[in-house]
Amino acid sequence: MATYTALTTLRGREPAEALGEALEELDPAPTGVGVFEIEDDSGLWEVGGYFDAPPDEIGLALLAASWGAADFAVSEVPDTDWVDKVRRELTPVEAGRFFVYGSHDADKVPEGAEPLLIEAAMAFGTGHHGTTLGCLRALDRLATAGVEGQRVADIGCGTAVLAMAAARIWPNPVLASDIDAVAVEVAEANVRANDLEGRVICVEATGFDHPRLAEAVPFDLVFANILLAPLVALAPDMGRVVATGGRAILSGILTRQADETVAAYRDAGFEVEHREEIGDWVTLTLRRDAEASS
Ligand SMILES: C[S@@+](CC[C@H](N)C(=O)[O-])C[C@H]1O[C@@H](n2cnc3c(N)ncnc32)[C@H](O)[C@@H]1O
Repeated sequence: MATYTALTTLRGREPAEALGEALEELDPAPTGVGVFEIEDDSGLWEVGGYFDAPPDEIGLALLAASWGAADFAVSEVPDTDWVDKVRRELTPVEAGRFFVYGSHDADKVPEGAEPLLIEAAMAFGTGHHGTTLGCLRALDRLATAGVEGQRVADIGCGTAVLAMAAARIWPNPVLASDIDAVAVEVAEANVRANDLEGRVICVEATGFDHPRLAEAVPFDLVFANILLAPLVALAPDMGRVVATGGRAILSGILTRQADETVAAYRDAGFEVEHREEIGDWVTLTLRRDAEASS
């Protein structure tokens, strides 16, 4: 089925939003409306609609005239498989020894790299975001330092990229959990695609609240690339489940939030071993050397 777009520009946010609302009243109605500021200090806004059928061009012209907007430019968007397009445009990511790639780049895996096949899907974790990249590099750094055979949990696993990376280098099964059922499905599909069945076990859970995680305590290494609030909420549990001498690799933290995170984890017995900033994001490797203070 073809898609049509109708786009115009006009000055000022309020008229732009009013025109967007008026677009919704057209027959046929748009399937979606967008209102965006044009970032060139011109004060112009772009207003547009997507349509499943040719839009009513007379109605569009009348709307444009009554809001003092330029005439709408209508065009037909060629049929595109958007999921396939996004997949093909996703370039591979190198993070230390790990090479994260989509199946369209299978021929590019460098010799000696640890391959992680991740298709773009409805879960976070293709390796492109600074937080995932930071966690992969932190894991690579530990392995390079000679850390071996860790018992690992990945809390907020998304695609399971971090859990699979750990399973590529250490022999123990890795537990991966996510609060989101769709992410768990995507994670399980990735585990199969990477031939890691039985090596990465995915469960739907909030934090450590799952029998599979509870019975596996203590962990030598826990990944948690989630945001500041859930990370801080998780700190007391981390102090309980991470073995003395074990580590937590935390990300999803903006650099200005690092101090608050470190303070919460210090109370749970952790000290900072390493930190890396990538863009606005910081990844912390924390080591638990003490019993929690409370
Ligand atoms: C930023 S993504 C990280 C995905 C992947 N681990 C990575 O590093 O790319 C965060 C994931 O954590 C999940 N999440 C958020 N809060 C959580 C919690 N309290 N317990 C478990 N999962 C959580 C989200 O559903 C999301 O899939």
